[in-house]
Amino acid sequence: MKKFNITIAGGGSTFTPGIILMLLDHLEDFPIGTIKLYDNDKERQQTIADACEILLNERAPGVKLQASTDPKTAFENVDFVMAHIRVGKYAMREQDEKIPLKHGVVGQETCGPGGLSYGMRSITGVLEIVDYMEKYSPQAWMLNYSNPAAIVAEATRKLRPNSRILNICDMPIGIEELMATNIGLKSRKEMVVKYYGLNHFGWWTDIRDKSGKDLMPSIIQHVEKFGYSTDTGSDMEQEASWNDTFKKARDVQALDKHTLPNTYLKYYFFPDYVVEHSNKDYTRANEVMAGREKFVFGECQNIIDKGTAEGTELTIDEHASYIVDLARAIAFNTKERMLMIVENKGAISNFEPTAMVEIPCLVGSEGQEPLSVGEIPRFQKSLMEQQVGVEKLTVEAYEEQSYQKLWQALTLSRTVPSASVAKNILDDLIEANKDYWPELK
Ligand SMILES: NC(=O)c1ccc[n+]([C@@H]2O[C@H](COP(=O)([O-])OP(=O)(O)OC[C@H]3O[C@@H](n4cnc5c(N)ncnc54)[C@H](O)[C@@H]3O)[C@@H](O)[C@H]2O)c1
Ligand SMILES: O=P(O)(O)OC[C@H]1O[C@H](O[C@H]2[C@H](O)[C@@H](O)[C@@H](O)O[C@@H]2CO)[C@H](O)[C@@H](O)[C@@H]1O
Ligand SMILES: [Mn+2]
Repeated sequence: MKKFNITIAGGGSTFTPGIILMLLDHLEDFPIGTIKLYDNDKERQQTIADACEILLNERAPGVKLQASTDPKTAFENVDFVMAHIRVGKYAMREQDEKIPLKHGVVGQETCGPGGLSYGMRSITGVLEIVDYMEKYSPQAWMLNYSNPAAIVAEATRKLRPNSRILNICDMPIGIEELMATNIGLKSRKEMVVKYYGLNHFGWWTDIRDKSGKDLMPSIIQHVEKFGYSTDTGSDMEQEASWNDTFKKARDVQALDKHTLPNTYLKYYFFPDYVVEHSNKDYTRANEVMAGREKFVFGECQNIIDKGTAEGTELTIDEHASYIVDLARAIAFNTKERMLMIVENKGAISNFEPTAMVEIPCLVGSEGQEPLSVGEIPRFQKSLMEQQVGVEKLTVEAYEEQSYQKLWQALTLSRTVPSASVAKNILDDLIEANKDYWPELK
């Protein structure tokens, strides 16, 4: 079988070791020749690379690892680019969360003003990676899960319309795993789902087992009592902030009793509750820096110091196996059904054709084939129209370097109470992002 070469863009990410371990776990069904790490922060990436090299030598000596900050070295002769960059790193995530909170508005990395701020930074970084891939490996596919995926996807649709880029998010996958556990299934893969929306803004409308049995009533019954919470204590659930989010899904679901919501809708339906329950001096960025970042870099340093990965607490990111499923679908034309972020083009028949929507697709060697969704109800359609407006205006603001359009985008967000609050937040965000955003006129 052909061995595939992969570039992980954002090699210094906290998710890189878990993804490498997950790739190693799938070598039989997805053989790998070389894994290349690419990052624009040499030092950060080096710690991850040195530890992963020791780990690979011990567990899969046939797989080569190369780490570089040089685009030619990193992007030539590869089949897939798996992109998970965070432009501005956690320092800027902290600003994205704390600046809106200072103005009494939701402070979140992908929703509301924080998401717009992160989007204005990510577009440049993601486009740069698409361009490197096309220059050095024009036949390759980019699997993008860099956030904010909604804005990144709209930017690549508009600014790189012919690129081989697939945008995907793991939140529906994470929620489906919880749903499956909650109704006694072994895996989300026992479920066939219908879902529509935008990224971090969608609803399940139908969930069945492989025999066609309707699973919605039992999942809804659980969500009406407990949200998506389980009592299994999964890694994510051990974190109080994620726990709150899973529980809050109960109130989010009450808005439409026939569907099941993405947890991120809480930021749009209950912004007052979210702000009340936020600590403006210690946000999710602080939790992640003190938790996941410290743990991953600490474990990598331990491996380097000991010269062995034996006994390491770094574990496979099982959950990230969707990335292998996606790469395999393209490599072997499996036509796997997956939720992808794609241009609508009539799939949702009563919705803007150029909107980037998250819907089921069949994925094969030609890329993604969206499945038809049909008409959606007024409540969801109206919410989505407003949010698509926010996302499109942000990309237009980036392209045209327009202060006015970014102010409009912020004002249109359901999370922002008025144009004057939007303006105050925008002025603070411009100051904080002066090293990253295009200059706004
Ligand atoms: N779509 C999803 O469902 C999903 C799930 C989890 C994480 N993510 C995303 O994955 C990304 C990584 O998350 P993390 O928490 O591990 O962040 P992280 O900060 O640990 O890692 C990101 C890396 O990207 C690098 N980087 C920044 N700008 C770059 C550029 N222009 N070129 C190359 N490298 C660059 C940074 O130096 C850093 O090493 C984020 O965008 C996050 O939102 C997405
Ligand atoms: O606050 P963070 O950095 O921990 O997470 C933000 C991300 O949340 C989602 O990804 C989750 C995923 O759903 C979960 O199952 C597990 O793998 O952890 C991921 C990250 O912790 C979301 O889909 C991403 O877009 C966010 O970046
Ligand atoms: Mn996501």
